[in-house]
Amino acid sequence: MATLPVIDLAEFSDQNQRKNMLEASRYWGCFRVINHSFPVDLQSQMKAAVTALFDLPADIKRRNADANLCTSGYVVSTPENPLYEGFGVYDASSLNDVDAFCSLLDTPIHVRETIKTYAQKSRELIVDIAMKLGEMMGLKDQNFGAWPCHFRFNKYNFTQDSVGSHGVQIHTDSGFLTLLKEDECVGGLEILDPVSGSFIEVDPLPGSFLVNFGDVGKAWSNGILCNVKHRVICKAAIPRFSVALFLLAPKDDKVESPPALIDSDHPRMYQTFTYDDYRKLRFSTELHGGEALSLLLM
Ligand SMILES: O=C(O)CCC(=O)C(=O)O
Ligand SMILES: [Fe+2]
Repeated sequence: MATLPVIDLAEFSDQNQRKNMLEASRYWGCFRVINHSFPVDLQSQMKAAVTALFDLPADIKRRNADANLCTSGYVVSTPENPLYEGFGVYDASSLNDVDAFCSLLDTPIHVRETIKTYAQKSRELIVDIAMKLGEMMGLKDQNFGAWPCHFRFNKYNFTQDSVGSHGVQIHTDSGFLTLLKEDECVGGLEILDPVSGSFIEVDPLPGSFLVNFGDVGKAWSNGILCNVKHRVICKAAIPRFSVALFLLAPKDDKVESPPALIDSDHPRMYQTFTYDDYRKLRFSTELHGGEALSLLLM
């Protein structure tokens, strides 16, 4: 069975690591990173912080209201994803926004500090990975640091009866790039092999992060990067937690391939669109697996 490439960021000057990252981004739309700069302790502290948030009474959790389609605040099980529960924070690149989220939920000071530090460090890591990719694609001056981020904490209320059911349905992420911290104790994430058309299980690797591209990644790169389809399946009767940071789209919200990625052999594939409009399109068409992009082809 095919396995997901693992990229060693400490060895990134090595040509093989660079080549593997670009190839994985094109083929899978996904790879794992190890030996990154993210503090290991912070990963376990964050799991404890997120667990504490989900343990709050329902009326407090609902204070994380859904401000708009982009942020999707607190979500409790839906008919499509009955085992799922999640919090959303927008814009995670603003410490004020993260602070406001914590204030709404009356989080204790140590939980607040963990969430803020995690937001900051994971944003640094996702921007660093985006810059590395940009450089490999010949776009050294692209400033991903200004792009807004959405932060999401996921809980899957898995029970014995739910083994084999979906924790979250097949989807692509709508933004550019996602940094995912899976539950290190409970597997269940599966990604689509675009050539064989079958899903492969992605087992957690302690200390690592999963990185994947979404629909903006595919459109912005003029079809070079793959927007990976993925899902979560319940494998065991243990609650599963994950934390995702989504680097969404350019600061002005306009998604358009840079001229350097367009030539006569690779004509522009997609109309220019705004991320906000694209989210609305995905929502109204209920096309959550990247299919909505085909409505924007030139
Ligand atoms: O929980 C996971 O492992 C995946 C979460 C996910 O796909 C998402 O938040 O978009
Ligand atoms: Fe996802």
